[in-house]
Amino acid sequence: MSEEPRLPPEPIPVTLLTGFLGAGKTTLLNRLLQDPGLADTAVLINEFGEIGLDHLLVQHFDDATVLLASGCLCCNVRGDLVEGLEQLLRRMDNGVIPPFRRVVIETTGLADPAPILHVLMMHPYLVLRFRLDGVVTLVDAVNGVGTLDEHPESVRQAAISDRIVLTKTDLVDTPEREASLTDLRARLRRLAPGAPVLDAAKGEAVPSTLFDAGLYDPATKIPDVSRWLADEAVAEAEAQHRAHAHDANRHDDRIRAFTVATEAPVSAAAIDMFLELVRGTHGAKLLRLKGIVKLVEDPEHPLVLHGVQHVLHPPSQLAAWPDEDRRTRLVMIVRDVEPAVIRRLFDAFMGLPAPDQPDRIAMTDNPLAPATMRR
Ligand SMILES: Nc1nc2c(ncn2[C@@H]2O[C@H](COP(=O)(O)OP(=O)(O)OP(=O)(O)O)[C@@H](O)[C@H]2O)c(=O)[nH]1
Repeated sequence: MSEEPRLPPEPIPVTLLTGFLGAGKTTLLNRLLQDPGLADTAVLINEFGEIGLDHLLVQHFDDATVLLASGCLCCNVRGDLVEGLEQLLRRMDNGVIPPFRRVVIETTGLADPAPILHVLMMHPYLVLRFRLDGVVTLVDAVNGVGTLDEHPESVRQAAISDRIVLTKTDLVDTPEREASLTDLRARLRRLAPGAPVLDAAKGEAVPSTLFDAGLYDPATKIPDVSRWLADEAVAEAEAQHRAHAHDANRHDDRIRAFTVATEAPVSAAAIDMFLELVRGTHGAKLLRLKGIVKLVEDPEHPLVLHGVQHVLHPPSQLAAWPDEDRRTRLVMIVRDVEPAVIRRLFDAFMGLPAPDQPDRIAMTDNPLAPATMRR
């Protein structure tokens, strides 16, 4: 009797819940966990400080909740997060807890989400069992403007988010607070033009709006590139940015979201070298990159790119183009980098002619180019 081949389990989506100290992460998490749709959710809570308290506030505390208590996730990230995720898998695989279909990681308010995302994108075993669904960033509607001004980490948290949730809008009850909230909304739109901004107090932050932020439309299981890339919203924000004066010392003004695109198919080598150069030169300044690429070698199966800082998710290919737009499109969020610099590089590598600019051959044949770039 032939046995059915055992398919590997579907990777479980992981959502990162971030936001500055006191933004309302635990409050929102508690509310979400009461939703019957999230009954099979496992939770990882990162506590900062010797004595963790947050977990005492999480009402749904059971074996499907793992506490990472040894410090800030972004500092002790590898050991703790990996151990926490493995613990959840062990408990599930051994039948200690029922199978869970989703994981939410609540970070401390001070965490830089990038190293956490790196684990989810790069760990050799965990990437087979988990996939990053999205980053949800909570922003306090009353204190948000001050926090963005004072704390660069809060700006980074907003910039790399897939969804932004405004909390405490119920406390916006004076003209000053209303004006501050209007300013805050405008700043968040500039920082993360592709991320919908939801109002928690109005009940907009429900599971169906917060989760399933990945490439695949959860209802149809078909990739929805325009929703995922949000390249149109980014291009619009970029045009608005150009139309206004900016202060290079303000945290938000140092962050730029922009798109590059081309109709013509690009070779795998050219896109590879372009990414290598951008990552090599701008590394940590490249906060996030998402993209879809039409390859010369295989134009019918677009390549999907997803990166956080210098770490690029192993690229995957789609079975087909999901809609009429078959251009190569990359969306990037950078800090302290002028988009024009990256755009020029992109044009050179994609063979898009520009007067007075070196082309790809000139760059890759150059003995002064980084070793990885030389042909
Ligand atoms: N009025 C109002 N208060 C809120 C709202 N969300 C959270 N709070 C309050 O804000 C305080 C901080 O909320 P938490 O949920 O503990 O915030 P947190 O982001 O988990 O905090 P840390 O773990 O310290 O970073 C608590 O007193 C909450 O009751 C909201 O939408 N409206």
